[in-house]
Amino acid sequence: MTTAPLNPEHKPVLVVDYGAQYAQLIARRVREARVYSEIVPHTLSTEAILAKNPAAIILSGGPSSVYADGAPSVGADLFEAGVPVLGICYGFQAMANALGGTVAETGLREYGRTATTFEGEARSILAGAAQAPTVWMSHGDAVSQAPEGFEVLATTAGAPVAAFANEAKRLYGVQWHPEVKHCEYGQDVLENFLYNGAGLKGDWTADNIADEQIERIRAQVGTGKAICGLSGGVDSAVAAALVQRAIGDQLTCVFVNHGLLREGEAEQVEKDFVASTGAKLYIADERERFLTALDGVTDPETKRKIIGREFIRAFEAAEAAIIAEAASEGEPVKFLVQGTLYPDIVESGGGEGTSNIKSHHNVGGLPEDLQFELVEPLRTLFKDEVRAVGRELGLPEEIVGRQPFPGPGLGIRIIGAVNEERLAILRKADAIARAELTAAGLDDEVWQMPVVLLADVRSVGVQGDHRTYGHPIVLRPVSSEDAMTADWSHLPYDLLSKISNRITNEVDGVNRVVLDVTSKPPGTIEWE
Ligand SMILES: Nc1ncnc2c1ncn2[C@@H]1O[C@H](COP(=O)(O)OP(=O)(O)OP(=O)(O)O)[C@@H](O)[C@H]1O
Ligand SMILES: O=c1[nH]c(=O)c2[nH+]cn([C@@H]3O[C@H](COP(=O)(O)O)[C@@H](O)[C@H]3O)c2[nH]1
Ligand SMILES: NC(=O)CC[C@H](N)C(=O)O
Ligand SMILES: [Mg+2]
Repeated sequence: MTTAPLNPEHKPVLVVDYGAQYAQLIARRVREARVYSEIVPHTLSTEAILAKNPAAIILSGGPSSVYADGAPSVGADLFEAGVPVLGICYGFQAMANALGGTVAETGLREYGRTATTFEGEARSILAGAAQAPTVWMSHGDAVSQAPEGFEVLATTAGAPVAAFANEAKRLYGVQWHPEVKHCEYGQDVLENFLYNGAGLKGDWTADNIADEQIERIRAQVGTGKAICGLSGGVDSAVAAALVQRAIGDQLTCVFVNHGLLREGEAEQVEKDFVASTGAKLYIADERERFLTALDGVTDPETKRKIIGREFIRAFEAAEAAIIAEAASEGEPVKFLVQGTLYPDIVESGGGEGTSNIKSHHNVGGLPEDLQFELVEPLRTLFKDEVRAVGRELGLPEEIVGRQPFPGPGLGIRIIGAVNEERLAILRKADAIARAELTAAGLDDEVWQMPVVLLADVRSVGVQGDHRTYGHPIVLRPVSSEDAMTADWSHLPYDLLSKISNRITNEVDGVNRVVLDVTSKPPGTIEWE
């Protein structure tokens, strides 16, 4: 991550990540308060943090103990810069420690729901709470003495100082986790901090995100030509709509048929997208390119890198064809628009200090010799925010409400090498599963339902008195808010039976259907 602001029109509220499970959640809650927020790693120096010109800073929780060797610390100078700060859990302890308070291992660990007691009236970040809230805790250490100049606002059985404030310096902290939904009065604590403590206005909304992005795209692209990778999914549809508003027919959309698509997908993109936006669409048939490059490859990261690279090669070929067709009036295309979202960047290890979970084809999978300048108007947003922007732009519900489908497509849903025969099996099984989900009226209940072919696994079956030795299909229905965390969807048993029956009856080569009952974490949504 660079130190340049991602979104210069709004000074960010920076969430400094101390390795918390919930750093993403803090940023989301701040955005729900209509205040722009970004996450930065704790390895950034105070100077680098301040160089981002933050409107306020939130220090996240984390697994360390402040007094352990090598524990991440926060420089006392951060609290002298006049920027309002809220410490949460570890961030609260680190703040107390840096400012001369005392942090101790009390031996009184508190996990989950915990009762608080006010010290006097509810004040400061707790102002407006009619009674002391039941909060959500997850800690073993506690602040036993607040730093000089700080008032104690609340206590709990295991935290002699559970919340504190220094109003004059606009410094605040809570031992609990106001960002989790189970925490009573949690969003209010965050909003008290943002609106009253830091004096911010909640003016970061879907319509001004759209207006600002349109302005920024105009400034970046000028009179240049751009192509947009269009997949039929939500993100690229919204990105394309924004860019089209900004630069009109300087934009040509390119849909790549990489042979890893689901049944009927190519036709649907053409129909839906062009109908709803009227944008120019170029369809590139690149099935052979991708399948040749993927021949015999089984390692998931290698597949992802190959797909990322071949996408770019396909866009280059499309560019040449578009120039030849004079759609760009002979001028080379300098810009590539992608519907990259914040979670794509985080999962690809794009944040300093975040580990690479998987290389999303459009981020970690990009080749080094990329010729295009990227235009990614959604790169600071989460999916639900993108949907809000799409609705604001007037895109139809069939597009903005659509379930996500990953760019690498069925290529990362065949566990094992990818080839035509396996793709045909998976496509058929997937079409049945999707049709039955739709027929049951449950499309809106699930976030998405990957259907996965375990191509290198076989098991014995009996069909029509014959022994079979076929492949298993895995159903992976999940519910999620933003794909960062997910739970498996508890689909009705009769629907699961129907899907299983139909797949084993209708798809040659498959004799078993299994259900994935893993949340994320520990499993990711896709199997590769
Ligand atoms: N078949 C494709 N042709 C052209 N571009 C693609 C294709 N598949 C993916 N992309 C590009 O990669 C980006 C990331 O893909 P991703 O699947 O995350 O987003 P999406 O397809 O737009 O939305 P969704 O998450 O709803 O599927 C897309 O926004 C698009 O720019
Ligand atoms: O465009 C994409 N390119 C990719 O390389 C990619 N990998 C995962 N996904 C989608 O991202 C969400 C989170 O998926 P995971 O839990 O598997 O990481 C889910 O919605 C996945 O379908 C991708 N989308
Ligand atoms: N969730 C947290 O931030 C925990 C902070 C610290 N590790 C503790 O146990 O108290
Ligand atoms: Mg997609």
